[in-house]
Amino acid sequence: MRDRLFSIIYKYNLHPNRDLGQNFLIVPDIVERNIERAEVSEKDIVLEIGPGLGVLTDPLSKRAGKVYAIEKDRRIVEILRKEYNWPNVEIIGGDALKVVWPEFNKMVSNLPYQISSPVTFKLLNREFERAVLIFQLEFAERMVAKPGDKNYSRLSLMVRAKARAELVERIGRGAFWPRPKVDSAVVVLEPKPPEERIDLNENLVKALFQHRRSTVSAALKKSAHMLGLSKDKVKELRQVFSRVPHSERRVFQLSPEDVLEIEEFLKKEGVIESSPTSS
Ligand SMILES: C[S@@+](CC[C@H](N)C(=O)[O-])C[C@H]1O[C@@H](n2cnc3c(N)ncnc32)[C@H](O)[C@@H]1O
Repeated sequence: MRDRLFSIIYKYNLHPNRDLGQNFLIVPDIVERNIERAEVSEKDIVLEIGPGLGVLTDPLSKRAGKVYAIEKDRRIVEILRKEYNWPNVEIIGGDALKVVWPEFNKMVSNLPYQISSPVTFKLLNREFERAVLIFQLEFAERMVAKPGDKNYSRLSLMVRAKARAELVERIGRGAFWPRPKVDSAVVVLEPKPPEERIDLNENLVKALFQHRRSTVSAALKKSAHMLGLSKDKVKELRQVFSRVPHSERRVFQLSPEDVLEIEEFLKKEGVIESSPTSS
């Protein structure tokens, strides 16, 4: 795998593009472990975002029924098409945040870290069975943080509302070429059963977590403009914000169920309307 990677790099005189997060995995064991974790079999349709030079795509193609690989770098798309002859891989050239994702049931990727957040939110709004993803370590830690943890954030809450996330392995910088400036980690994501998933009002979650260390009532007062409320309206609603469920708790202590209670109260009081979900 390593030899193949470097022979392609020399052949095409490739200079990894840092802006596209091009840090290629060079440890075959990590690739194998992630494919095992995803329990990939020929029944699976796997989505990979950012195949790079194919270090993950190649073994995936040998196990999965079908692999869709979305790659933004046109030069890399060309190289992949020339160098590999995978019968069951469809390479989709384009930005993973813009192209329409195909149907898939598993996702396995070493993601470009600059799009980790939108990719995660997009994934959480899809039906899938299991995702095994490599993220920047701090991002992975935030994904799995529990209510009350010091790094519990909007991301932690939104992940917890829809899925079970587990950080299963930390990866040092030496596992990639070129060596990145940050450590990484593998996260396994499994959607919760539909009856346990919670759809939260995105604007409310954003408004609350704008002031994650404040109490709920203080955060609501400070971020009321994000809910489309004028200053006068906020003054009028002071009493309502004080009566809100969990009003004296800190925002970073709230579970998705707590936020849902707050949302339902605010709806009942006519402060917010529908429940826009994330894109
Ligand atoms: C961290 S590298 C991973 C490459 C390969 N999977 C590996 O592990 O060696 C990320 C890859 O994502 C591609 N990429 C960056 N931004 C992207 C985007 N918005 N959509 C699709 N691919 C993207 C990069 O060109 C690069 O090939």
